[in-house]
Amino acid sequence: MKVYIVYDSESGHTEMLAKAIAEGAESVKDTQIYLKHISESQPDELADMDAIIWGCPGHFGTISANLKTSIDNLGNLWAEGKLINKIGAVFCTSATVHGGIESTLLNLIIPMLHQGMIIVGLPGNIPANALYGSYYGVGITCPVEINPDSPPNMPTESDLALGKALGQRVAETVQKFKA
Ligand SMILES: Cc1cc2nc3c(=O)[nH]c(=O)nc-3n(C[C@H](O)[C@H](O)[C@H](O)COP(=O)(O)O)c2cc1C
Repeated sequence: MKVYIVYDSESGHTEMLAKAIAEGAESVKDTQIYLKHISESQPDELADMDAIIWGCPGHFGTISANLKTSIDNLGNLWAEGKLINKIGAVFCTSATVHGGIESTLLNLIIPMLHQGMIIVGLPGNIPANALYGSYYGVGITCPVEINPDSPPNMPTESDLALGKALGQRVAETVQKFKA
């Protein structure tokens, strides 16, 4: 099973979450992970995958431009139906709780649906998600540091647990889908 995780990240928050998702997916037997920063990703690589996971920082409440540009380069794959029935999931980070996490996740899901993909989110019965309610994927808030000399606020262990849960769920879904 091949799981392709592609992410945009300017200062490492989304990248850290991407790595946790990769770890979760990798915990499922026979899963190969392709973890790529958007600058290393080629559209044609997607056609060969079983699952595709997109992640980015929320920029003004929506998909960051780098990832959106790459999504907009998938017209040929759409025309040929190459991504139909692939499992899809999404994640993002933002600096604020109400600054567009849900809109960013939902905006990431829309092009997946156009491609005919099957979306996997996170249900509330996953312990890490019981209070969090990250049903659309994983969206993590890393607040801006009040003191510029403070160490950066990166995703916490419980944030990363949500990422691992999403990665694992995607890989397990592929496993069931292919059985
Ligand atoms: C151009 C720009 C727009 C942003 N817009 C938002 C926003 O609308 N809401 C928010 O909460 N954070 C916003 N942020 C903050 C980032 O989403 C946040 O710092 C994110 O965790 C950065 O992830 P990265 O380190 O992977 O790039 C914005 C940052 C930039 C650079």
